[in-house]
Amino acid sequence: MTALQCRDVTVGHAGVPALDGLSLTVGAGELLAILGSSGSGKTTLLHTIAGFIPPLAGEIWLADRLVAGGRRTVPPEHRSVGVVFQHYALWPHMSVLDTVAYPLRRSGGTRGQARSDAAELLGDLHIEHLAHRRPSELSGGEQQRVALARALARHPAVYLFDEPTAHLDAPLRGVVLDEVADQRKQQGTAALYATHDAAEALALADRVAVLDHGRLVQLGTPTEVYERPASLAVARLAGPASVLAAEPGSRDRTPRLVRPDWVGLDRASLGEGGAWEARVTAVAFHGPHTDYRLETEAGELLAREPGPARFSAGERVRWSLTRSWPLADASRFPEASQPATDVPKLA
Ligand SMILES: Nc1ncnc2c1ncn2[C@@H]1O[C@H](COP(=O)(O)OP(=O)(O)OP(=O)(O)O)[C@@H](O)[C@H]1O
Repeated sequence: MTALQCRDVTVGHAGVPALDGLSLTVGAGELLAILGSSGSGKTTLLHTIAGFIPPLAGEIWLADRLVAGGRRTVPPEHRSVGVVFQHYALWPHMSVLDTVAYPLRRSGGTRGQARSDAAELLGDLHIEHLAHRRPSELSGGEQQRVALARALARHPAVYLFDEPTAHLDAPLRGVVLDEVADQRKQQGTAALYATHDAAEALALADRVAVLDHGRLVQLGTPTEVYERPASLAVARLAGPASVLAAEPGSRDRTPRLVRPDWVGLDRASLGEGGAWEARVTAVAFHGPHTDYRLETEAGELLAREPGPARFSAGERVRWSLTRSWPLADASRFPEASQPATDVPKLA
């Protein structure tokens, strides 16, 4: 059973294409993450599915109902979608409790029941204390959680989330992500979840659709997208990436993607372990793990180990690879050998 289908959807903003012949399907109960950098078309896609933007071409189906395409355009309020967008669009005159109770009442609940269910949802999202405030009295993150509660209260056929954790700090992010996961488990509702945060997409999604300049460039499970990206651009979007000119010791000259967790490190002084030598050029301790920048003969490499730092900058280490992945298109980008990382270079 299919919850949502986009068939060859093309959308333009003032004549400039923002989505280009995009096709994808979301199964019943599936969470599909839309991963893409800023401007890749994530919001445009969600707005088109919600009915705020008409497609120039193509069709959108919600379950077995055509909602956009041909001559048909079903208005947003008649599409069974629950939206949580970056701009939360809360009703300024309504209290938080009434905002969340409203969709519950519209779906047939009594006033008392709707308010009590709404209060429970607010509790789940840790905002019960805000029940009687209006949107103008809330922070950005609080407004975002109210918008999420309102969408969850609608019990729609499909959720559309556009970076719903963008204004939240790490612990609140966890609360919101847990709530999204719980609600979906209970209701079995399909969801599209747009984000530029690879970690979030990989952790939450059943499958990940990667957008680049309005085109779908890869669709796969989180593991496929992380371990076997279709291009250098996808490799970089899906997580920390180093690109070696070639795998050391191999005749194959295809550039290789190396994720930091694919690198094993040993002390050079022990003269054993890893196959090749490198120099540590920078170290960044992140709490649960430590990242190292390495200068190797095949290029710069990022390595990650659990726990505190075992090596210091300047030290020589031996390293080995548990795996690597060929990235043929990386040879066209000389800058690919610079790992995208938050481990600062030393002067
Ligand atoms: N109202 C608009 N008018 C003109 N161009 C627009 C409009 N909205 C978006 N665009 C353009 O369409 C493209 C896709 O934008 P979109 O907002 O869908 O990207 P996004 O992936 O959601 O980005 P972000 O992560 O920054 O929100 C961009 O090039 C953007 O500049």
